[in-house]
Amino acid sequence: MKVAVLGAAGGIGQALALLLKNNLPAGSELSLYDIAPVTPGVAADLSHIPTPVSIVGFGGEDPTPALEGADIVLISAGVARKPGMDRADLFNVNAGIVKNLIEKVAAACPQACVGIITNPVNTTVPIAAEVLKKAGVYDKNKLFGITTLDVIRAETFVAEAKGLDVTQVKVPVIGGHSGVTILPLLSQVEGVSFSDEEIEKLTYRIQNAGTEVVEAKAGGGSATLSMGQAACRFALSLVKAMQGEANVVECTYVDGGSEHAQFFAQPVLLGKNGVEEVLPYGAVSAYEQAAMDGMLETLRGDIEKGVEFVNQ
Ligand SMILES: NC(=O)C1=CN([C@@H]2O[C@H](COP(=O)(O)OP(=O)(O)OC[C@H]3O[C@@H](n4cnc5c(N)ncnc54)[C@H](O)[C@@H]3O)[C@@H](O)[C@H]2O)C=CC1
Ligand SMILES: O=C([O-])CC(=O)C(=O)O
Repeated sequence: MKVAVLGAAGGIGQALALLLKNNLPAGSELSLYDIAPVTPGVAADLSHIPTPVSIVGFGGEDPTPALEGADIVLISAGVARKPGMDRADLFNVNAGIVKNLIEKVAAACPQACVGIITNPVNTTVPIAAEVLKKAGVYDKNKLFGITTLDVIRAETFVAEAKGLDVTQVKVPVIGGHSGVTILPLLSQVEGVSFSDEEIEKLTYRIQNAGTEVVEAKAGGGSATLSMGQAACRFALSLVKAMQGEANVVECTYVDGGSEHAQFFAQPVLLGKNGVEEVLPYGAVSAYEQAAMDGMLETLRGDIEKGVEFVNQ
């Protein structure tokens, strides 16, 4: 299994590369690419860790050598937020970066599963889909927006608030990946009940947790370490499923035939070829239904912006 990380010299990329070097199955190949010339050095550094995962790194303008033969491509290339910005403010720079990188993916490894981390995810994933369509290689089962950070935050915050064992807490998070489009389904957390006030507070915190980190880093970027962990969790789930393990489910933002929007995050059964089945997200509370109704216009607008960017 070959996994390529694009944006590998960045805050997320380096954390993710470290985690993958230590956790991919024996015999895996890890391939790092970033426009920054330090990237072969990041790979050299990681190559001294004694794990049965080989690693190479490429810098410069062309990701093609990193992409050849890749089964999974994870993209965190782009700029991150500073205080006062929202994720949509990253569109002007990151839309073009994702478009260019996906054009290279389409040429070098059109069969690969692609996981997009670069913000605004609600829009960069539709951009990737349109580029792949134009190249005639789009497979909706192989394109994912990585929303796992919302899930691990929800698990952490719920466990903290209710005194639960964090390793046992499961919280589906559906919709998209920004502000109101992030919808944690707290009504589905097993073995616990919440007051209305707790639901409001937790939902707000999960939706704004990215901003919490951006403000705490005070101009030094956004979440990198927790995102590295989240992307590693998603990537390892995908690797397991692609290698034949059954019942691997993650919430992820996919082109999955949702009644709500062309792209929608919800639980997905992963398999040998990416999405095996988009699973129903189940019953929602009146609070969650109202939040869903209130977010769909934003989500659909974010998606439309991506489609228009490629087809303008
Ligand atoms: N999906 C999610 O839940 C999350 C997404 N993000 C997003 O991930 C992205 C990366 O964040 P960080 O790693 O913190 O940023 P960073 O600035 O630390 O790293 C970005 C890397 O991308 C590289 N890069 C820029 N243009 C490139 C190109 N054309 N080709 C290859 N590499 C290129 C830079 O050289 C840099 O090393 C941001 O857009 C951020 O908003 C961040 C946190 C969570
Ligand atoms: O908030 C940001 O800009 C980065 C991000 O997506 C997150 O931390 O969820």
